[in-house]
Amino acid sequence: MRALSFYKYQGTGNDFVMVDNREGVFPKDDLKLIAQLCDRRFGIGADGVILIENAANADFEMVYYNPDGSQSLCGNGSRCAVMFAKQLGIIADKTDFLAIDGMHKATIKGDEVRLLMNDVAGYEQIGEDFLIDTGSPHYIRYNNNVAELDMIAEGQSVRYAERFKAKGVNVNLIQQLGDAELKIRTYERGVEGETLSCGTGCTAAALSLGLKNNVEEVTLQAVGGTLKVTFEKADNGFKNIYLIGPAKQVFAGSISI
Ligand SMILES: N[C@H](CCC[C@H](N)C(=O)O)C(=O)O
Repeated sequence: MRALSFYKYQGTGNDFVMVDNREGVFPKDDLKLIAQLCDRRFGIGADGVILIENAANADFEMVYYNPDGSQSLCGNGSRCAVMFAKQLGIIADKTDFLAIDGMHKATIKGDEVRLLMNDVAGYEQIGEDFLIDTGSPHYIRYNNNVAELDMIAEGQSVRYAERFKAKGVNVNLIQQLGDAELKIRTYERGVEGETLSCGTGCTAAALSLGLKNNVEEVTLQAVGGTLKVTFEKADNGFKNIYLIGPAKQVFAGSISI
């Protein structure tokens, strides 16, 4: 057994175990360990694990794992990784870092991180619903009262449908609160449950509202807090997409692994 130092961060209630892995000692192929670290009773408890690693042509690389060990882009996790990199002294208040979907820029102002997402080229409309990939795939469904819905049942009905069951999909229930404001609940693949917020999901939801009307700045009320997304329409999709919101350290610790 050895002691693993970690930091716990959260971005609007989407929470992560953060590890400084610049020495490359974390056992990345140990998916049982990742599941255990995320377990809210037998481990630390989190929606994912994030490693900060050295990168040849970037300030750092963030490596994200869902609790089931699968990997994808994590928007809130990226924002927390940026704040963690500042805490480690790797960056000051701006950065160019590498994630699974390529390079990202981000800036820090107080406890707020402004993350440049990659451009979104295209989307699919399925009846009244939308399928938009913002670095992770998101199914968007509008509803008049998302608070009363059974998120697990609604989420699993889509996530395990024939089309999505192999690779999974994140499922977002959206309620329009105003011309440029949405309420959002998210069932996340790889967590296989509802999270209090999903950054790539909020981004996809904001873009779907941009498709429905002419806004280019959307406020999203997630269960765990408020995020803002700004964007510009492009020929076949969207560009200059920013995910903006708080990222905070909750505690630091050490766990025997
Ligand atoms: N569960 C997602 C990745 C994390 C997304 C979410 N935590 C975010 O903030 O974007 C997936 O496998 O597609």
